[in-house]
Amino acid sequence: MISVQKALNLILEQQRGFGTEEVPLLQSAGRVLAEPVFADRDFPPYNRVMMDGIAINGEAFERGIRKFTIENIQAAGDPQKKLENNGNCLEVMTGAILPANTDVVVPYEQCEIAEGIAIVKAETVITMQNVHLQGTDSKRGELLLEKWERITPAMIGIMASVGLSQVKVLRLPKITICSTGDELVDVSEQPDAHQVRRSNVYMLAAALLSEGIHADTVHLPDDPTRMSSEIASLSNSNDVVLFSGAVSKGKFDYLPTVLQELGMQQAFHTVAQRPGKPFLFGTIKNTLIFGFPGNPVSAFVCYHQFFKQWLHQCMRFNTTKQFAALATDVHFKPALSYHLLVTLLNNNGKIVATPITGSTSGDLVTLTKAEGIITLPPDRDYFKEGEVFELNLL
Ligand SMILES: Nc1nc2c(c(=O)[nH]1)N[C@H]1C(S)=C(S)[C@@H](COP(=O)(O)OP(=O)(O)OC[C@H]3O[C@@H](n4cnc5c(N)ncnc54)[C@H](O)[C@@H]3O)O[C@H]1N2
Ligand code: MOO
Repeated sequence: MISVQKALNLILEQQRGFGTEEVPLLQSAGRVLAEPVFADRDFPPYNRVMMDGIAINGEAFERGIRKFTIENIQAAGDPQKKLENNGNCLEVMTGAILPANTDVVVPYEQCEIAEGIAIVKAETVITMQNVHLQGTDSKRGELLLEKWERITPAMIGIMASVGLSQVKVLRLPKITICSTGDELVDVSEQPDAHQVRRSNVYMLAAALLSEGIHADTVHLPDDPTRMSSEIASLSNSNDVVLFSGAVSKGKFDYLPTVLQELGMQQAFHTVAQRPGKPFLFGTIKNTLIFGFPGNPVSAFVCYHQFFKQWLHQCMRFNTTKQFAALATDVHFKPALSYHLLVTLLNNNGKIVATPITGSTSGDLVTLTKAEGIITLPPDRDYFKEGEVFELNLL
């Protein structure tokens, strides 16, 4: 049995890259950008009118002209027009290109307009007022987005502006989730008295979906021959295979033996933790094998405390560590790391974690309340209210 930290280190040592792929712009949200993005033109690409109003030539204003005959309208989307007579003006709309031979935009609120004439009431004007100058946001060729960033909606906006309809992103690992056990039936089936529905695969598949991964799922019966042939083929066609169940000491917990026979390099089997003690991890060739214990809370905790950290490391995520203070004293006697499911409160900017107690690792309902996981170290029995620990936000 090894410590949580040692187990995590052994998993993180198995850093992998899965290459890159191109996806349509919108599908890149939440993925990791694998190419730098440059401005394909100046931003804004032209001197952009910023207020609805009139555009004049500032010199005319300096000469004392306040009454301007309206020559034309420059709407957003119109090709650039030109002010023909310096003493006249053009009406201009926000977003339009600034007309040639004009350099001042006076908003409608500072004009009186009647019968094709605009009278400017402003006492002073400044050259290029209310104009967003070409290239002031960024110049053509400038680096706008660095690679290896996780793509946010704001980044999607930038990529749309530079015309990236296909985006190069890090490829996600190909994953299959396997349930094991003859007591399990599918969600759509009516279980007999001695059966349960195979909820873990759906829980894990949903967790992977929130990472953008569409995992396959299969069910393996408690039959070592069938398990062996299925797993041999799954380990050839996946980057990761996640198992739930069949890793403890039962007569029908065949998974560890089958994996050994298939040549798995076992990194560990059993971790000094609760829940999730029978957790197993290894590799078959280049494929990672995570054997989560079958109890729903154990599978959930092992996913979040180990697998997710590994995935985020492979995806180069730079996550800021979070911490929380215990809301109550906690007593835990066994010499095991204790993964505590908690609810969270924000107390004047400080995160306070209340343990969810009185449940077993088979209690799925508990999980719906959990907002975070705190791992208490194995070398102490008592943890005081107010003590601060690292928090894994769910
Ligand atoms: N003699 C020992 N017995 C057990 C030990 C031990 O150290 N010595 N460890 C206990 C702990 S801790 C856990 S956790 C479980 C883990 O057992 P397995 O990983 O072998 O899991 P199973 O026995 O197959 O299933 C346990 C439990 O979970 C249910 N299950 C399994 N898969 C699913 C699924 N996909 N969806 C919903 N529920 C699932 C299964 O029906 C069982 O009730 O072992 C203890 N025993
Ligand atoms: O520790 Mo086991 O993981 O269910 O309770």
